[in-house]
Parts: sequence; structure tokens; C-alpha cells
Amino acid sequence: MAKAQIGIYGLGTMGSALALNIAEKGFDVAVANREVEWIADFIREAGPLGARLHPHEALEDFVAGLKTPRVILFMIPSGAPMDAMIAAVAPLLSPGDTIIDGGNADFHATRRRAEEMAARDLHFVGMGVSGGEDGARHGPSMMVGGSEHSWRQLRDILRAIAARHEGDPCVDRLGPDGAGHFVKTVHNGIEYADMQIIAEIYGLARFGMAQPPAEIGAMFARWNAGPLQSYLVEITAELLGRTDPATGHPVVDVIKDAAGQKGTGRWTVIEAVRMGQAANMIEAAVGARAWSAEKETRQAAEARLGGARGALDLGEEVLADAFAAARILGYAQGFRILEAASREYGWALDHARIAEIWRAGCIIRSALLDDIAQAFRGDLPAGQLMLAPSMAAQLTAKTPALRRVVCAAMEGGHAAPVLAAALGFHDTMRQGWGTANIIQAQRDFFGHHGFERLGQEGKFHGPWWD
Ligand SMILES: NC(=O)C1=CN([C@@H]2O[C@H](COP(=O)(O)OP(=O)(O)OC[C@H]3O[C@@H](n4cnc5c(N)ncnc54)[C@H](OP(=O)(O)O)[C@@H]3O)[C@@H](O)[C@H]2O)C=CC1
Ligand SMILES: O=C(CO)[C@H](O)[C@H](O)COP(=O)(O)O
Repeated sequence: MAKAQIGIYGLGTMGSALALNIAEKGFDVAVANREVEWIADFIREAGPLGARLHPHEALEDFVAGLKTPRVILFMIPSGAPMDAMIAAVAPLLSPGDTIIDGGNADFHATRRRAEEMAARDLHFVGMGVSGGEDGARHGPSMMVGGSEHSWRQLRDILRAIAARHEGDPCVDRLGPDGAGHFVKTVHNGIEYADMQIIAEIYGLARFGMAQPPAEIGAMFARWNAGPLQSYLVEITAELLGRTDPATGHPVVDVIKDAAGQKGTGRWTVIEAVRMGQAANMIEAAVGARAWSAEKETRQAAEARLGGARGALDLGEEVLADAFAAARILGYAQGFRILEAASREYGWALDHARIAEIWRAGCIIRSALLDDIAQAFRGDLPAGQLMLAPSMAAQLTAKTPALRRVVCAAMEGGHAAPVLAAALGFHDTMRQGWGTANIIQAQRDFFGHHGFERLGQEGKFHGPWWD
């Protein structure tokens, strides 16, 4: 039997879709799964593609079925399962072989695993994969972190299966060890903020402007036909128009308003804070999901504190402009975190390339990402996305709408934590003279911490210490 160019372990939602995608592009794929009964079903359901899929039940046979140097992609839950599988497979491998973790993993674990594998002359790649099941099957966006050696082994397969933006495959090696998983983590942080902004705009239209779900869906569909185009806007337009077959109600009205989260949004915030950054929009989006999960508490608070929401006089254009401004600010926060990590870990991340490989295939794909990629390739004052001429022009034009929407929402008692955070970030960062002089004076007053004086070198204390 021909040896396979790649092995995929983990035939769940993502692993099976990737295996089919790779087989369809003409590569031979060895496949294995923890529950071995599922493997035969998978091959049967693959139809003609089954000819390129080589099933194995024993890990030893799976490894032996691969061309050397070997490449094995694991699509399994991150954490302990990944460590257990590395421990099981590493003794079967030879120097130069590459293990890939294609799941959503904590990049610290990826860095540790890469170091442990390097000590055994093995290579470990942390690869962020975005696009959900459909993306994995027909063209995901992939963010690779690992050695040049692994990239040379992998790139032909990954370029063949990736989504394409005007012919450019949405995959690249972004740096060593944890770089790919970190970029995927921040991708998901931006995803959280983007999703919450859309949910907040839905809330304002629904509860402040009395619009039924289908009408709001139609608004998002109109937005998706113009510069606000994005996958998340597109799917929101579609899901708002759907009816629940069991009740005849709009399907969104039968879905409990309690959001799940698996950790990547939280990791983004934790890493941002650890590096002295503040991603307040992403933090607000993570927090909004956490608060949403406290349904009973919210119901008790509504009974005790009142849940009235006032009518809003906001037109579609104002909402659209507020969305445009907030979305730019969310991306700006994401790229600030990427820049901080790039400096801290010496990754030399190429922000333009990251924006480019997010233009198709991934969950946050949008027309805006093409503008962002161009902005990073052009003049970027102070290295800040929000100051790039094209972004600054949009913010100048559209932030008044964001301000109007946030003020109206606050006045009317509507919750819009991410839109409000976007405005707070914008207004803080555009003020050359802020209020931290008061913080410094307070710190010196109570703790003798000292402060800098304008135009003078050194550390000073206030007259309260004379
Ligand atoms: N679903 C999505 O949209 C996306 C998911 N991801 C990431 O991809 C990875 C896989 O996700 P997904 O395919 O959705 O998950 P699924 O739950 O569909 O599949 C999980 C797979 O992992 C295997 N598995 C579970 N536990 C273990 C274990 N302890 N040891 C070995 N194998 C195990 C399962 O085997 P078995 O059949 O035996 O249970 C199955 O093959 C995750 O890290 C996820 O975060 C990344 C991007 C998008
Ligand atoms: O990585 C993904 C999309 O990009 C996964 O769908 C992930 O599960 C999304 O995060 P969460 O489950 O926390 O919403």
C-alpha cells in the first residue's frame, strides 16, 4: 500500500472535514481515531475519496503507514488529551518528524511542547484552523507556528486545501512555536467582539426600535451587500430570518439567551492584561457571555431593579456607521495584542500577512480585512492601525454615529457593553492630555511612589511630602 503524505488523528467534526479536503486535493491521508468503530463509517461515507484515505486502528500501524519524515495532524481537544497523545506517539517517531496540533490550544502549552519535542529531534507545530466544519472541508484559514523544516514539509498540502482570496491561499507560517496558536487565539478574541457588537445592534433594533427578527435580518443582509460585508453579518442575517418548525416562532426567540464559551476569548484577555495591554472590547465581550450565562440572576434582578428599555430613535445608517467604527476599533485592539506578543516572544509577526490570511476561510473574514491588510502595507503612524489614513478617515466619519448610538443606548437603559467599550477606547486614545496625572498624584500621596514632571528628567514627589 502507498505510504500517506500526512496522517490525521481525530476524526471528529474538524478532523474528518480536513481529511476529506486533503484527500480531494490528491494527497494520500492515513486516518485514525480514538473510538475505532467510527473509522470504517467515515471511510464508507467518504465515497470515492475513500480511495485516498488509509484507515488504521493501532497507533503503530498509523505511524508506519506514513512517508518519512512524517507529518501527523492531531484534531482533538487541547490540554490533557494532546499531552497524552504526544506521549503515546513520540516514541514511535524518528528525528525530523512533525507533530501538528490543529486544535485551539493555549500557546504557552504549544511553546512547552515544541521545546520538549525539539529535545527529541522532533518538530511540533501549533496550527490555528478557522472556518468551522464547512471551512475545514472546503477551505479553511490556517495560522502556522513552527520550524522552517516543518513548514517545508507541510506547505504544499496546506496551500492546496486553504481558502483562497483572489488566488492567494489563506495560510502561512507566521513564526516559530506558539505564534500560530497565539494568532488564532487573538482571531477568536476579535471574533468574540465582532459577534457581541452584532448582538448589541440586534438588541437595540429589537428592544429599542421594536423591529421583528426578520426585519433586523433584512437590515444585516443589506449591510452584507456593501462595505460591511462579513461572514458573521451574513450568517446573522440568515439565522434571524429562520422560523422554528416546532413553534412557528422566529428561531432566535426559542434559543436561551445564555452564551457558551470554550476559552479562547478569555485567553486573549488574560494574555493582553499580562502584557500590560487592555483589550477592553474583547474583555467586555467575554464578560457579556459570562453575564448572559447567569440567566436566573438576571431574571431576579429584572424583577427587583426593573428591566425597562426606552424607545430609540436611531436610523439604519446610524447603526451601520456605529458598527463600522466599532469593528475597526475591535480589530485595532486585536492587532495591538499581536504586536505586544510579537515583541515579547520575538516572533516578528507580519500583521499585513495575518490580515491577508484572514480575508477568506475564517470566521472573521470580511471586506474590512482587505483594507486592513493594505493599511498595514502602507503608512502606519505610531504603528497603530487606527491611525492608518484609511482607518482614521473612517473613524473620523463614523465615530459620531457610534457616540450617538452609545449615548442613546445608555440613556434608554439598553446594555451595549462592547459598543461603549469601543467608544471608551477611542476617546481615551485620541486625547493627548488625559487624566493619569491625578492617578500619579494619588499614588505619590498615599505611597510615596513618585511621578515624572513634564519636561524634566527624573522622579519627583509632590508638596504633600515637604
Ligand atoms: N468545531 C469547530 O468549529 C472548531 C474546532 N476547533 C478545534 O479543533 C479541535 C477538534 O474539534 P472538533 O473536531 O470540533 O471536536 P469533536 O468533538 O467533533 O471531535 C473531537 C475528536 O477528538 C477525539 N478525542 C476526544 N478526546 C480525546 C482523547 N482524550 N484522546 C484522543 N482523542 C480524543 C475524538 O475522538 P472520539 O471519536 O473517540 O471521541 C474526536 O475524534 C478542538 O481542539 C477544537 O477546539 C478549531 C476550530 C474550529
Ligand atoms: O475556533 C473556533 C471558531 O473560530 C471555534 O468554533 C471555537 O469553539 C469558538 O469559540 P467559542 O466556542 O468559545 O465561541
